[in-house]
Amino acid sequence: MEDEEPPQLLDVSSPEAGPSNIIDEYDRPKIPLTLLTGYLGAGKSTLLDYILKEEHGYKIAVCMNDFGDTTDIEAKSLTLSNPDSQSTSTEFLSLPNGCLCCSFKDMGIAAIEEMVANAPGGIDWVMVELTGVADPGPIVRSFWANEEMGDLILDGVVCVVDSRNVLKQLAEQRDGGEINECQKQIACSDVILLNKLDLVSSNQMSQVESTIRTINPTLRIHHTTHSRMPLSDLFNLRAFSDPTALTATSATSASGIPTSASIPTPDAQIDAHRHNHAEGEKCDHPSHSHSQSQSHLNGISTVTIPLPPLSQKQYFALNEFLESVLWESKLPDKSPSPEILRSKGYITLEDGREFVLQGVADLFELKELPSKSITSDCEKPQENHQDANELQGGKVVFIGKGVDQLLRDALTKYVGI
Ligand SMILES: Nc1nc2c(ncn2[C@@H]2O[C@H](COP(=O)(O)OP(=O)(O)OP(=O)(O)O)[C@@H](O)[C@H]2O)c(=O)[nH]1
Repeated sequence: MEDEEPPQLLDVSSPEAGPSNIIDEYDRPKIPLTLLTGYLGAGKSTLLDYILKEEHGYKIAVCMNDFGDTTDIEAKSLTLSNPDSQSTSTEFLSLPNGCLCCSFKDMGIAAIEEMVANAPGGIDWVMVELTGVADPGPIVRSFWANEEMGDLILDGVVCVVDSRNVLKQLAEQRDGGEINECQKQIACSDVILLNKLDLVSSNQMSQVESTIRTINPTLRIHHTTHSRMPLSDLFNLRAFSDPTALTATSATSASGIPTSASIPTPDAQIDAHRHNHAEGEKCDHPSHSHSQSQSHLNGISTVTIPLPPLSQKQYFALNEFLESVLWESKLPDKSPSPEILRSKGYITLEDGREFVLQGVADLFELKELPSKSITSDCEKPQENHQDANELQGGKVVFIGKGVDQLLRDALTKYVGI
């Protein structure tokens, strides 16, 4: 203890501030990684270009990754490079703000780790851009599953959408009624940029936003033009370890001004669906556009299940329920379960313990939080404290195909709440 030096206060504008912040945030010397997804032409490269040119104090490695797709991404990646350089895809490029970028075709996780380890001067952050047609689910899953072994830690999944075209893209049909890539990208993400704000009216934007929230009510939303947003909202998401990510409902405009007041919270949305009226009775309540969206979206939907503090026995039952639904694709009564793309949850126990549920497809984790972590974590930004205060009791959110009341009923029955 005596050997320990007091922490140094760093000027956040100094280039040294980045790495220290990251280690503080994660309490271990791992390098955070952001996965960047979004449909073709949405503005992903525009975002990377902005990140690479902006002053932020992080040395960033950018990987343009096609993970098996044959799309030629190299030419595009060069738009991010130093304009004086004719470097080819596997070279590091030093940019004026200290960023490094590179492009590998079919780069696996091991290759990214090797690149990070060998980067001259070290790397503070890795951003991996996925191709526009990629389903991010399996990739998110592999990075997350690799976390215990490797040097990288998945910070979160950021999705950019083209607000002008996203409704059309979401409605695209796939053989056999499969969920399309655009839907999967939105379902799997933690932060979304509703980009190309300059090309849509405010009415169109509201429609886009409510549809997106129908698919994934846990998203943090930003309205952007040319993918410009406060970069601090892109880093340190801790989406796979922070329970407050679950209640994130705030949104910012391109100017960075929060607009959450105008946006229904996920619970408010779900509650809106619960209001009763006789069968067949006509109702103009906006919540009923949900059922229309569902059919447009091939049945992709979401359900939020509030949870009271659980007994130990109920907690085990919840674990068994998740194993059955996520591993075996069956409800506990052995009837088929809906296909679940993403699950998140915050669970409290009667004895005061708290757990976070994270799930991507069949992979899930219930992680116990250090006691009092929510109220005593001074490192978190102010808005997260606010979110934490809103966490009264637990909840589980499932996003997937055909996720509905049946799943909610099955869970509450099996867990006994
Ligand atoms: N009007 C307008 N154009 C934009 C905006 N953001 C990006 N663009 C343009 O949209 C086009 C596509 O942007 P990119 O950043 O290449 O999109 P991407 O997601 O990387 O595209 P893919 O590589 O095909 O997946 C480019 O011409 C951008 O300049 C915006 O907010 N408004």
